[in-house]
Amino acid sequence: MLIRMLGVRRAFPLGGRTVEALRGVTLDVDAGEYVAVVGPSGCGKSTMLNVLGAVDRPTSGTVTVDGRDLGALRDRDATEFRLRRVGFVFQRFYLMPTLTARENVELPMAEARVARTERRARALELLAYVGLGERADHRPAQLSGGEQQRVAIARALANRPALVLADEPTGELDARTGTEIIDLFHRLNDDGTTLVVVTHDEKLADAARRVVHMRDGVVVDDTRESGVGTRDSGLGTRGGAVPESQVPSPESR
Ligand SMILES: Nc1ncnc2c1ncn2[C@@H]1O[C@H](COP(=O)(O)OP(=O)(O)OP(=O)(O)O)[C@@H](O)[C@H]1O
Repeated sequence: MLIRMLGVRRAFPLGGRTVEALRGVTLDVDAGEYVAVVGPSGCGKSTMLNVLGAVDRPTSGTVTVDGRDLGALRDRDATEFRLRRVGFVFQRFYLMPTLTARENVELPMAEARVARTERRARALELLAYVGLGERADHRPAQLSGGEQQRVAIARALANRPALVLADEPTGELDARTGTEIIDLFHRLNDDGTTLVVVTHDEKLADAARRVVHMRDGVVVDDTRESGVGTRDSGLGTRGGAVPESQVPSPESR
């Protein structure tokens, strides 16, 4: 089990009252799964993603990801967890405008103290993997929205996360470009990456192998694609981003 959420609540103080964004979420996700989280605006999807990525902590309940009890992590360990164990993809790509695509992909590896030659090689291979091998030296302003999102996805994979979390990854893109990102996520999952994707995009949700519906801070429906059992087998143990044959391991600390 890669993710285990048990009775997770998250309340925010707002003025004199409290907003309950999560009101008792219980959810298990295995390594290798591809989960879409859908539901009306304000139902708690982004809050759930933030809790899974150790960006936010539950008010009560437990969240275990990749063997760590996230509510109990010290701040320094939460930072390490975010850097090494999860990859984030956002609606707005948040690339550094002054850096090239390759340098953007290298950033999390530099932060994780991966040696320069190693991180350069891995960044180039990841860019090739997302179809941007020719664009490594381009800056974000020279790339289309879909290309920028692919750079952001390559960056999310840099430190071989156990889990990729995406919040409305097609929200800024037109339908055709959105489809390219949907196809890329599918390939990532085929290659062993566990994905949890929050989206209003029906096409993206349809492409996932499991759809979790939320409403008012709880999970109200959880549907798996039929035949997912066979597809899941064999993916669970890798927990890596892309096949080992394609991308070499970064030098460890
Ligand atoms: N930091 C915060 N302070 C106060 N209230 C918050 C905070 N973060 C979220 N909320 C509230 O918690 C509820 C759930 O918000 P959340 O962003 O998780 O919903 P969502 O399902 O992701 O919505 P959307 O689809 O519009 O992005 C909302 O009522 C929101 O206003």
